[in-house]
Amino acid sequence: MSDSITITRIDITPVAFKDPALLNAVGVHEPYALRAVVEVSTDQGLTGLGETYADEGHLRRLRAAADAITGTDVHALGRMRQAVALALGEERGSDGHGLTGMITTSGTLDRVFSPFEVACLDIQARAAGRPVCDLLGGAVRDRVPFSAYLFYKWAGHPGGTPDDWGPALDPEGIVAQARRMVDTYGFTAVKLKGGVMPPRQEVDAVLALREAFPGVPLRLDPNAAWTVETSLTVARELEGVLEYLEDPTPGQEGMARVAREAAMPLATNMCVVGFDELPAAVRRDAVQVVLSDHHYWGGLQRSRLLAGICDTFGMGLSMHSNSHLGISLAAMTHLGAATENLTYACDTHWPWKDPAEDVVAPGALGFRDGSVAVPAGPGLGVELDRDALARLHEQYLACGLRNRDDTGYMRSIDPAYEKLTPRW
Ligand SMILES: O=C([O-])C(=O)C[C@H](O)[C@@H](O)C(=O)[O-]
Ligand SMILES: [Mg+2]
Repeated sequence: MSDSITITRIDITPVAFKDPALLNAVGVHEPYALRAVVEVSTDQGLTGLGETYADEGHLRRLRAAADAITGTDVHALGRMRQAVALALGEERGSDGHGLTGMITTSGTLDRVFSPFEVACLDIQARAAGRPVCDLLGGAVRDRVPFSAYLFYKWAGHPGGTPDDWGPALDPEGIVAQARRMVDTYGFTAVKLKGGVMPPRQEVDAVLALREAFPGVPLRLDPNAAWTVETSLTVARELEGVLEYLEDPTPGQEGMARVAREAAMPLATNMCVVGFDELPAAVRRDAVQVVLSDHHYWGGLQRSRLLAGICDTFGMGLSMHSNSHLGISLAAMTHLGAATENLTYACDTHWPWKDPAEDVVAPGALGFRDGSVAVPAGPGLGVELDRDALARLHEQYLACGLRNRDDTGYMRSIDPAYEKLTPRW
């Protein structure tokens, strides 16, 4: 029987990193993306890392959870989750990323618990001298494929210097962006974030991608910006072109209506974002692919549970992302490696990050042929770069942003902007 490994201290550090002016259905990304780095220290000298959202309410809940689990053995994840639930009570809270669905009490618990679970698995795996994926059943693949994640975007933030990606506001711009992503990272699947331009223009952009990248799986995600009727029109126009259509319309009822007639599978990270939403989705056949995301499905182990449920009910499984740093990429890669039915290339915002800005030492994570090799070291396989953490924390303090607010930022630029779901 091995000794216990007791949590003695938890540090939660909010950081900010530069983010281009990426457009989506609710506005535009602000000049900085916010994340929180969770570092769990133990009496054995082992430390573990987690990464999560950094909106103010979430930070407050993270700190309450950290207090509740300090003193616990890192192996006692079930008890830890109970302690976090008790500390949060009935509190509900959005993570502020703005595009996922209903926020329930259990959803809040899953979002808050996740980075601690990841950090504790990092410690458990380090203690065992094994990679985290070995605690999740073991790798079934050595490399995890990711997809290019294209955005309509402005040349730069208003009043700022243009970034080196240039603008992407029409099919030519989108194809050029895809070309750079594919050439740089070797991606073998391509997703376009839609819900920004009128649907006809987004269909044209996808058709231009199809012509430029024959045979490459394509996805379009308008984040519920369309009515059922518009969704069906787009689905007809893109029949045989998309591998899946992601969240065309709001709500499970609307998705089910689209799913009955659309030729391609429908995917979601909006109308099924927690376990309590799965039974109705299955009954209605509202979605054929669920995008997992360990940041809000309660960590890596509960994401494996989601994978099992998808498998049982014949649903596909893909992976969602938000703007993220290297700790998250490492965790996503371990999960992707250990999840047999994660057969779609995972989303990642990685290419949108300045490569010089990360909290992990460079080297452990690299893209080749659109995929990331499972980090070899024990645990997550990434090490915290303390200087970089301090720099990005300073940037957080200086940037003034405390919550993600794509709509508010858009309104500061275009006061007439309205958030409409659906818009078309
Ligand atoms: O698949 C999705 O819905 C996302 O990736 C949500 C994100 O918030 C994305 O829209 C973004 O970063 O603007
Ligand atoms: Mg989505």
